[in-house]
Amino acid sequence: MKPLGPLRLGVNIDHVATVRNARGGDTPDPLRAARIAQEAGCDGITAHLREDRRHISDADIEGLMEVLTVPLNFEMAATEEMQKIALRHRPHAVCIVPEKREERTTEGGLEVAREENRLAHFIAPLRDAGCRVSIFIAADKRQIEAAHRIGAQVIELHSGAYCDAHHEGRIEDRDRELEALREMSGFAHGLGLEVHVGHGLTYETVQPVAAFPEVMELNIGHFLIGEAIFRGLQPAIAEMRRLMEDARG
Ligand SMILES: CC(=O)[C@@H](O)[C@H](O)COP(=O)(O)O
Ligand SMILES: NCC(=O)COP(=O)(O)O
Repeated sequence: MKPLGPLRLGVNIDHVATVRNARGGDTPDPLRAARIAQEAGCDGITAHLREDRRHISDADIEGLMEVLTVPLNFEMAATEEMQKIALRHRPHAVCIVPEKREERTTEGGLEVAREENRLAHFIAPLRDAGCRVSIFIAADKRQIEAAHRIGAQVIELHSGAYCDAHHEGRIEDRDRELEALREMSGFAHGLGLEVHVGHGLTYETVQPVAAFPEVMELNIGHFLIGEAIFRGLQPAIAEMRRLMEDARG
């Protein structure tokens, strides 16, 4: 099967804000990172406004809405507070993610099947406001079917387990996780969902996922921001792009 279309790269700038917040000042500025990512040719910016504001702030989201020329993918928990913020800004896309105060990073996918009714009501106004609604889930048939039933247009498959297994040298686990991502991308596309993948992707792990024909977008942040320390943000993004395009064929 040929790729369904060009593969988009969304650059997640959360961890520029993590570094800024370590000192409580204004630098490094996530908006500046977003501008550089745009100049480097990214297709979108992703930012996760966590309930505890550990990285991205409300002011960052406001600033991004003002300065961005590419679409903003606004990651948020399914809370009333976040829904109000999203409805005020009406970003291009909202991605509903699970959130735990005590986690270091987003640990798994949203349990859509467990709270289908609430989530269907939660996303309806966001869709009505013109946002594309994406649900961040594990590569699991039950969750994908539930995301489809509640009216999401997009799913983003959590690639963290695949990437962790790769970087920890657990080859069998890595291959199993990759196969699940591949199979579930096809399954979700068959239901009419647009498929994105994200979390933990690096230069070493991006290509097998980029090669899946149904995957339309990758969202990558932590690794790119780290790599930018050594080679600069623009070259770090350009290299990721090159790897994605090579894998796409
Ligand atoms: C949902 C997700 O994967 C992103 O938000 C990303 O991982 C950066 O945010 P955290 O590291 O705070 O989860
Ligand atoms: N939704 C995943 C994302 O935006 C980026 O995740 P990461 O590359 O920072 O792990």
